[in-house]
Amino acid sequence: MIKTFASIGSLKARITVVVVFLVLLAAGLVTYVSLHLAERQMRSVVGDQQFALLSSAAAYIDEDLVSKKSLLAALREQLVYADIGAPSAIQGFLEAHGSLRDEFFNVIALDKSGKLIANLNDRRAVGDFSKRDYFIDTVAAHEGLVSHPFRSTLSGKPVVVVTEPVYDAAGKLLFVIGGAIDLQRPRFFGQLEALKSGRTGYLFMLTTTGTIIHHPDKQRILNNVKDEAGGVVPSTLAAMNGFEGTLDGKSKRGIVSLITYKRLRQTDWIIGAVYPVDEAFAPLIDMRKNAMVASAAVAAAAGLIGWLAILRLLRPLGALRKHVARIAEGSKDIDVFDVARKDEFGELSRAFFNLSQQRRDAENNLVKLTRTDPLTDIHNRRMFDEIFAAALERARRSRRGLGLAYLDIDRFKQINDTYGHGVGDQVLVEFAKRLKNCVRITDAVARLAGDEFVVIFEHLGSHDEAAGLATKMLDAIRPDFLVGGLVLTVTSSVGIAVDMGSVGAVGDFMEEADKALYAAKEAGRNGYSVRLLRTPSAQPAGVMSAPAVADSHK
Ligand SMILES: Nc1nc2c(ncn2[C@@H]2O[C@H](COP(=O)(O)OP(=O)(O)OP(=O)(O)O)[C@@H](O)[C@H]2O)c(=O)[nH]1
Repeated sequence: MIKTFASIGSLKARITVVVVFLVLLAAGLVTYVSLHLAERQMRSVVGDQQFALLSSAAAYIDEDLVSKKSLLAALREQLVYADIGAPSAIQGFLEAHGSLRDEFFNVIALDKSGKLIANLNDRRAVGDFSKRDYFIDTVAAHEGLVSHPFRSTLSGKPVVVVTEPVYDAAGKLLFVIGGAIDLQRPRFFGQLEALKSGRTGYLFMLTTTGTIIHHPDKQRILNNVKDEAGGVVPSTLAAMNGFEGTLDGKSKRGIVSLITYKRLRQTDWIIGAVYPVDEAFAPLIDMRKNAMVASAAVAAAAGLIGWLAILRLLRPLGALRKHVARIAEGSKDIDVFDVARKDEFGELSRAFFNLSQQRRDAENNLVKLTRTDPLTDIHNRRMFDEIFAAALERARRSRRGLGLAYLDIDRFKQINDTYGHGVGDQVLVEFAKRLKNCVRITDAVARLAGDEFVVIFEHLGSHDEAAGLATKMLDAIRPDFLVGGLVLTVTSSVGIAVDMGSVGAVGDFMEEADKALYAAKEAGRNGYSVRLLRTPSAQPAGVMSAPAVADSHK
């Protein structure tokens, strides 16, 4: 199945197709134009050559007719000189000059009334030729002529007759001598046949009125082209109207040919040459075939070279594609883009780099958004869940103590109600900040909701450390809060759940920390309470540590 251009998937293949097409087009165009010019030039050269040939053929026939006329004139001189006038004497004279047959098919003599008085070929023949045009014209013109072609009544052959009138000293017509030329006799046109061009080219002759005098198809001799089936071909019509030279045309048999015409000087005859175009331009046709093969070869070579060049030129594109794929699958960083390149691939790499960076920033922002509390910029509940699960796992493996502090600002609602929600927000921000600053960088601080915060303490050496941590946090909160131009005293209650055996679940921790916080609140707020999930000596979860509520900072 032939692929459409758009369905060719690869850019390389498309560019190669374009290159092949363009080279083919260019080679085809150059070939066409040069061959067209060559053909025009060749046409004019061949035309000139044909015309020159015909001119020499015409000159040959003219010369031949002149020599025939001269021969008859010489005959006349001899007849007059010898004073031969009696028919039998003329017959004898003709028969004595048998070499006349070299020039004429037959020689006759007609008396002044047109009656046959001598006949070289047949002395017994009789006939009246007074109505023959050539006799009437010769008598009228008082000089010899070349007749129109006609069929001889004596021989039945197509002939033309060359005449010569014979006068006595007083200028009285004695008789007319006529030399007949057999139009089918090869000798007269034999020389012409040698001049034909190409294998099937040929020469022909006709009168200006259209009577065929010579043609390779002997059947057509004496036919008038106007009467033939199909009528006169346009080029012949032009020649009959006076054209001399070469024309493109079709022969009677429909063969496209170069047809050249030339008029004779001695008669109103036209000599023509037909040169079939196929034969005239055979070298050019061969050249055209060779040029087509050469064009195809050049296009194929250009396609191959183009393909290799494209492969090389587009190599950075392949690298770029691989980089994008690897970055997408996460095995490479966006630094692999070659942003220093100066070409279009460099531009593309820079564009990809910027795009990837934007995407990475957007992803980071999204991740941050999903994991960070937007108000205080510390971890949110979701992040806390992840961090705490991981911390629990680590504690389990290392069998180190783990603590979860649950903090709730005391009477925060009052702050909101008294100073407004905006001030409340600022208190939350300041609270988170202080909390974060007072614990280790490895201790995770998160806001669960409202005024509830948690802190995860890893690697606790003993449950006693919990009280110290709670005190540290309460100490950090104690100084006045300077928010919205106000000086506020903010306190917090802290509940801490500690597991030194590290076997508690997330829910256990939350529950115990919540209970501890509740206890701290119950004890009057601004204090802390610690609950152990499990003591080092495997104390059961939920057992209250001592002191159950510590408000040592009060
Ligand atoms: N400004 C502000 N207030 C919030 C936010 N989220 C929750 N709150 C308010 O925080 C208050 C929390 O009050 P509670 O913890 O229930 O009670 P409390 O007033 O702190 O009293 P105790 O906890 O018993 O000491 C509620 O009034 C909430 O509307 C917040 O993002 N910003």
